[in-house]
Amino acid sequence: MHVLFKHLRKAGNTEQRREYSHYLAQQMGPMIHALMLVGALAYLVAVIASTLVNHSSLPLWLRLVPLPPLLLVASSTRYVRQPRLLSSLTLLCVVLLEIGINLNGVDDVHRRSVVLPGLLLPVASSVIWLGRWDFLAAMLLCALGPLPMLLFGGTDNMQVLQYLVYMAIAIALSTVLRAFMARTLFEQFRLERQLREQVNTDGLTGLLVRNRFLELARLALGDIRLRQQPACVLYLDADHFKSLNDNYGHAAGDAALIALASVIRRQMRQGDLIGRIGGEEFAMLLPGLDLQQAGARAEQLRQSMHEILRPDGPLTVSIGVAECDHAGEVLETLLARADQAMRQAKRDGRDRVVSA
Ligand SMILES: Nc1nc2c(ncn2[C@@H]2O[C@H](COP(=O)(O)OP(=O)(O)OP(=O)(O)O)[C@@H](O)[C@H]2O)c(=O)[nH]1
Repeated sequence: MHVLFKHLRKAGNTEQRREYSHYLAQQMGPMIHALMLVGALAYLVAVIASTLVNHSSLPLWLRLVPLPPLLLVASSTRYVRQPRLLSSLTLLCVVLLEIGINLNGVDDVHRRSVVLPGLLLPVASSVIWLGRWDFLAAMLLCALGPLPMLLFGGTDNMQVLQYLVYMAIAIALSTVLRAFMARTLFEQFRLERQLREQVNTDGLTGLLVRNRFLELARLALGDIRLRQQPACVLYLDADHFKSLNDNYGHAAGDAALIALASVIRRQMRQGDLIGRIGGEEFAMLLPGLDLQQAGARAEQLRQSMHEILRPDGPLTVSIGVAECDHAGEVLETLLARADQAMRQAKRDGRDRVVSA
């Protein structure tokens, strides 16, 4: 059994757990909505059916009281994808259903059928609970919910005992169902995340691939513009890379690219974006830096590259720097200006930084 729960420990750091609970809310949201609606409709049908065969001391309108809030809450789950709110609404549905079970079962204790909806609830809802605590709270509600009806409805101890035994079985069953569902969903989440990372990350250098870099840089640039912050783009190209490949083989070229990426990564701050946008071409978005500050960072980067030793000497790079013009300049033109500056650095003799 502990294998079923192992995934919960594997859910990793807080960031990953948050991502996972949002993923669960997205995946389970439609099912929660459908189940809650079915629960509300089932309640209506059960009340009508029991009215036809039973004479309850409680008036019909009173037994129908939980229905409007139940329908309202069940309907609202269609639009909610925030994990905590979704869990709270789902728990509220269970509370309303338990109130309904008590209102309808109060006169029916001698026909054990009253116990049935109470037993159905934990099993039917077992797979929809997003977190461990939601599940525990729901099971507790399901177990304790019908007790007022049983304790104050004139049932004998034998019936209460029977109820407790069946409820324990129902909760054990739902625990297993939920564990299987949670394990399957966690595995799916892990695989999808891995796939997304593979698609977005360059296999050789571990940096962002071109399309992902452009996508994130566009978003970041919009944010930077809103905050009226400065920002610069660096366009970096390794020098004489073809001769490295031609003279020493592609493996030597690959090793140089890996080392180059690791130097860039070492010098980046949180919030900087780095992408491999061509074979030996890299782009960086540096939020918060003006042209002079970004030029200094580029110069530092250029010098650090000399630490990497190619078979024919130190690795050198040419870097172009361009500052974001806040008059609505799009990423493409900003990158094009940095690229032009980089080409100028090549023309000026390579191994240098040129600002646009
Ligand atoms: N080993 C290796 N080489 C790559 C990779 N991607 C691109 N290249 C090589 O990088 C080289 C780029 O050559 P060029 O564009 O002519 O530029 P260069 O020789 O660096 O000359 P300059 O940029 O003018 O200094 C080509 O030989 C590509 O095959 C890669 O992933 N691995």
